[in-house]
Amino acid sequence: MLKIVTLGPAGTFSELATHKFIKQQSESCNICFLPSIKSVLHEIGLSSDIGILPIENFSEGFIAVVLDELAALDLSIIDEILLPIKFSFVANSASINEIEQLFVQFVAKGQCVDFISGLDNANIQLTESNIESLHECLAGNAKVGAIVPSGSFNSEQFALTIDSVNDYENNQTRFLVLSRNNNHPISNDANKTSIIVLDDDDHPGLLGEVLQSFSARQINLSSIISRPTRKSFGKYHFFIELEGSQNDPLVASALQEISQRNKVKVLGAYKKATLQS
Ligand SMILES: O=C(O)C(=O)C[C@]1(C(=O)O)C=C[C@@H](O)C=C1
Repeated sequence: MLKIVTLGPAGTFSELATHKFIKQQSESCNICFLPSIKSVLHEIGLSSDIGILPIENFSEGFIAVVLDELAALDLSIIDEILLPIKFSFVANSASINEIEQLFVQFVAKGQCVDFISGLDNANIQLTESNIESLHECLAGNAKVGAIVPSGSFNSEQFALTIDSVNDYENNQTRFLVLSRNNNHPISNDANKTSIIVLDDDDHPGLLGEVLQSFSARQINLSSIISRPTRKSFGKYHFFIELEGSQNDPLVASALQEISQRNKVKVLGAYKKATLQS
C-alpha cells in the first residue's frame, strides 16, 4: 500500500492531482490530508511514502514555500502532473455588494485578481487551501464569500455562485510527486530534470558558468528561478529545470562539470507532464 500525503481537506486541486497520479499506479494507495503545504512537505518519508503538491501556476509562477523547502529538505521529484484550474465565487448573500469577508487561498488569490478587485467592501482572509476557504464560507454569516474550486461545492448551499472567476481561461497548475528516498532509477521516458545549485561558494560569474555548461552542450533549460538562501542577505539558490535526463551523456557531463565547481542537488528526472498525460 502506497501512502500518499497531500494538501487537504478533501476536495483540493492537490487531491485531484493525487487521483490523476493514482490512476497510473499498479499498487493500491491511501491518501492522507494535511492542512498546509509546509506540513505536507515535512511529512513525506515519515508516515507517508510520497507527497503531492503544487509547484507552479500558469500565471502566478512558482510557489516560494515549495522551492525553499526543496532546498532545505532531502526530497526528490519522481513525477509531475498538470491540471486545468477553474475557480468559482460562492457567497452567503445574493448581493455581491454585501460581502464583507472573502476567504481565498494564498496562491488562488493571485489567479483571481480581476474578480477580487471588484469586491469593494470585502476584507480578504487568506487560507492555506481552497477547501479551507469553502468550509469557512459554509460556517460563516450572510456577509461571507469565498473563492473555491469549481465543482467542489453544491450550489444549493449558497445564496450566490459565480463561475469562472480566474483571470485566465486557460489557467493551469503543475504539481510534483515527491519522495524522501533519493535513489530512484531514472526511467527511460524521463525527459526533464530538476536541480538546485546551492549558493555555498558565491563568486563572480557563478550563474554564467552554470548556464555555459548547458548551452555548450545544446541543453535547453525550461526554467530558472532564484530564491534567497535566508542565511545572509544577497545570497541565492538557483532552481533549474532542463530538458533531458542523466541517461543522456550530454546532460550527465554538464551536471558533472557543474558539480565540480558548485554544490548541486539533483532533485530528480521524470516525464514532462501534459494535460493529456
Ligand atoms: O488549495 C488547493 O486546492 C490546492 O490544491 C492548492 C493550490 C496551490 O496552492 O497552487 C493548487 C492549485 C491552484 O493553483 C490553487 C491552489
